[in-house]
Amino acid sequence: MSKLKRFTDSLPLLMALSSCLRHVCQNVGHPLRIKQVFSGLASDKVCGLTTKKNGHDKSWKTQHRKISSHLDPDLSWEESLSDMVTPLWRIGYEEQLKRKFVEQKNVLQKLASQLKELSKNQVEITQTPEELCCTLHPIVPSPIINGYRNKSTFSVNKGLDGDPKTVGYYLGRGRKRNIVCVRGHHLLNIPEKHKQVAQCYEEMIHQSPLNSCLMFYDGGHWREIIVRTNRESHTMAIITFHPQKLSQEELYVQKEAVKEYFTRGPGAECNLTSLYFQESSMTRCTHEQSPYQLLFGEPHIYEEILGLKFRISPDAFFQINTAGAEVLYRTVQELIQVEGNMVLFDICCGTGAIGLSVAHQVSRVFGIELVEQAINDAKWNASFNGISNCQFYSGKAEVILPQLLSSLEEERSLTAIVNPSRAGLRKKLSCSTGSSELQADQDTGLCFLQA
Ligand SMILES: C[S@@+](CC[C@H](N)C(=O)[O-])C[C@H]1O[C@@H](n2cnc3c(N)ncnc32)[C@H](O)[C@@H]1O
Repeated sequence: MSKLKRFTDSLPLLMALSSCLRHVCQNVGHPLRIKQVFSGLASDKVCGLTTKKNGHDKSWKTQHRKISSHLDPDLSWEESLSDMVTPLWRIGYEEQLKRKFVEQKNVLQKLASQLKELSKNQVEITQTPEELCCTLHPIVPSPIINGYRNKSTFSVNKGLDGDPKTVGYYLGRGRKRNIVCVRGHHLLNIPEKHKQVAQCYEEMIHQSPLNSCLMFYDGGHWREIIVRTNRESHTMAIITFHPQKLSQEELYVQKEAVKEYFTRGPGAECNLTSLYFQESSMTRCTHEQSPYQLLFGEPHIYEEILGLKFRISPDAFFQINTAGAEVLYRTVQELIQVEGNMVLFDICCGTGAIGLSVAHQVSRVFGIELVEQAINDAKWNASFNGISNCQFYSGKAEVILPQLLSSLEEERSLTAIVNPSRAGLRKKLSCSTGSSELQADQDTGLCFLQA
């Protein structure tokens, strides 16, 4: 068994352990180099739905008490929400970076010792004096600290006062069916524009005779609103609406009312560049499952990163901290060790941002992405920016990557960059081409595999 094969056998563990890596580090082990790069952000939601048990609504007071019971009683709801969404908000940024560094060091120490144990010392792990399996670079700071998010998702549910049309973030424990919706006006990472759109949406649904959708089987309609902005303050909003049993005519009336509110009514102050409406009876629907319907405005939002222009569709992923993404991609450019004929796989490529930003350094880029709208964006982005050595494929990486690899010449130098969704690549991603093999599993960071 080759050294490479033995090393890749350990990758699922490596990926699982490294799921909380949010830093820049480097493994100089040969022949497979693994590098992790990420500057992650706290989750927006701690959620789950439903307030009904045995078919009866529990009184809001009882439920309210239950939600409070597992939160710190000395904290306000707003503070509890900040702790959930931005856990390090109480300390200065310098201190935050130090803490993250220490956290990553602990993860890498654990990773090195577990890799050793798992491989029964068969895997060659180059260790640093601090018993890390790779060099840990300092955390790369984000150029923007507050209001950096370019995308926010606001949910609708019962607020602190029991108002079922509160727009904000869920607080509480979804598993125990105890949640409350808390407005996010005070959150440090959310830009003012997003807060303004959320507030207008709340006012709009208050005016509506239709109920909010608290539970999927409860008959309500108004669900979350997603707000996306670019650095020029262009703003796209996407309203998710449960159609329940409304007819096409009734749906049309609702869509017209929403459009009127945001173009000529009080919502016009948000100055939206585009407004989408998605009928959705599931937690999340792709465009293919239920199309994003453009009610007015530009179909896409555009962003510039490292001199390249990116088109972003409503369904497509884009790094939520644009200035941070620029730093991240520049770091990727620095960390990629280009070897002449290098072929780069950008696995889970979204709108193709990573692959396109390093395309000039490598011979070819293959991007693979599940979401079709994102792949269409990636193709447009390559063409608009005059980049001709990138090809993008829509589908599951688990399926497409082996096909692509088998069509390549063996002597090529292959590098894969993986930045999967938070849930990670749950199924084993495994592919082989003669002498080289790549394998990856659960991870939320960004990982290079070079073979
Ligand atoms: C965190 S985003 C990263 C996007 C891009 N690499 C970037 O950094 O801008 C993860 C992407 O993986 C995609 N994805 C999730 N599971 C996938 C799979 N099994 N195969 C291909 N793409 C997947 C998601 O749709 C999402 O666009």
